[in-house]
Amino acid sequence: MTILPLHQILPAIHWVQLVSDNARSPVYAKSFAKRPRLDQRDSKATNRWSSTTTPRTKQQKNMPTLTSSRDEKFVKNDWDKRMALGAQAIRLPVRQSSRRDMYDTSLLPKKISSAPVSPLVIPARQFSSQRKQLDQSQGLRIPIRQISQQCLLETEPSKERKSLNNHKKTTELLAQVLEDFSHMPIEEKGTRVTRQGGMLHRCQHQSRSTACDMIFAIFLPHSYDESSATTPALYYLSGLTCNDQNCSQKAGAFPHADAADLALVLPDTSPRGDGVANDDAYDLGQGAGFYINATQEPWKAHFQMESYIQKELPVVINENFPGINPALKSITGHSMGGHGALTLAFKSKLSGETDWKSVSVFAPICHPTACPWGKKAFENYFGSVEDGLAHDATELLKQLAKKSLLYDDILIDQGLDDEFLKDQLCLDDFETTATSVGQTVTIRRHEGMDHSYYFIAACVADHIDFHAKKLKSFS
Ligand SMILES: N[C@@H](CCC(=O)N[C@@H](CS)C(=O)NCC(=O)O)C(=O)O
Repeated sequence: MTILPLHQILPAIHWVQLVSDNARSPVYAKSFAKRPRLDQRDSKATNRWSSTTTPRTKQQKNMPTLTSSRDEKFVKNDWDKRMALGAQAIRLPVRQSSRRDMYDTSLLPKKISSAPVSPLVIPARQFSSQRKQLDQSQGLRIPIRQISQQCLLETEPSKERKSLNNHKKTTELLAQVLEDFSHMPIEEKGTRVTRQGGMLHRCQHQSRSTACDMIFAIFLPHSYDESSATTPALYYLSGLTCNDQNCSQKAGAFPHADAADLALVLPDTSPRGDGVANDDAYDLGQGAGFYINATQEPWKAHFQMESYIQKELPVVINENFPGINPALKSITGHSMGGHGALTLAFKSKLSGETDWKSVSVFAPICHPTACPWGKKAFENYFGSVEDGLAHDATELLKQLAKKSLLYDDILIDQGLDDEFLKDQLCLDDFETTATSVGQTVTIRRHEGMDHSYYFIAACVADHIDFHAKKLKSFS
């Protein structure tokens, strides 16, 4: 599977329109100019893909398209007019409620609901002649900015309702939110990966946390239906040297996830690109983000993987895959990704911010402040090992216990022939702490198994079942 740059994928009109939209937004214009060339990240990129040759999946069918050059002109002129009047439009996660034209605005950031002029939520995805008529009768026309499964949130100066000054304030607020929450559209190309019809999409988007383009993959089970936000998602964090493809190609997880009606989200392990700091060693820099927010030069500009996984990626997923239930997500990971899964799950409980319903791990780095991989990472990313204590699963577990926030169970698989077990993973330290603080852990130690994806493939079905059961109990 290849990833194509946006301009090779979207029909020309969308590209032209997107660029012109972005050019009008100082925020976008600035970040867009820095956008790294995507083909530097995937040497196999081709431009063979087009919307006509791609199998149309259930979730692609309803996407709005511009059907004629007349439409194009209408959209462009209309948009120009709106922008000249000072209108601002941004994309935000907006969940459709049961009635077709009602949108649940509770997902909008608080800043927006307190805006002096209430924003209009326009279902861009459901553009249709009926919809167009409805909106025209209300004196509103829909500017379609791009194909996407998103909504436009828009304000425009209104003669009778509010003063232009109020509108300006709202516009400023929207620009701020745009900076905080909005994303460039992702590009997606689906590949059928299960016999039942489960689809793998490899997506690329401009990340605000890591200030570079990020790639992730998402597996959607055949039961996925974009018209109802019901599918739970399991995030899988990979280990050192990996990207999204190690799991998708070697873990054999998709048939199991399909049978369990579970989506799998497979993020990258670090920011990447020419402008991103790196190191020759495999355990530092690109491919070794450790799922933390670095505070030290030269790392801090891009190595913000904690924010990316904890906050930004779930928003990107919800914006673009409306059939995923944003409230039902769990986390797992391997090795460095096991450290990521444990620490992000624990930190989210402690902060009350993101809610990972369950956590499991494969051969995790359990006590990074006590092992060479972790010490090296924390010295570089934070300036000292001590500063890494707040990012150490064994340490965090003690805090979790003090606040009575323990998980009901954590599933851990570990190969006993894993070359990293003794010096790097420190499973016994974690187990001892778990026992002393009362955290239930199901630890399964496997004779003869190593650190590889053979081991993951042998255990992955149980992890999927573990999470599917937990997630079901919350739905
Ligand atoms: N010896 C390995 C160390 C890195 C390693 O073992 N990475 C694990 C995660 S910590 C992995 O999953 N590697 C990729 C794979 O097996 O596909 C190397 O130099 O690449």
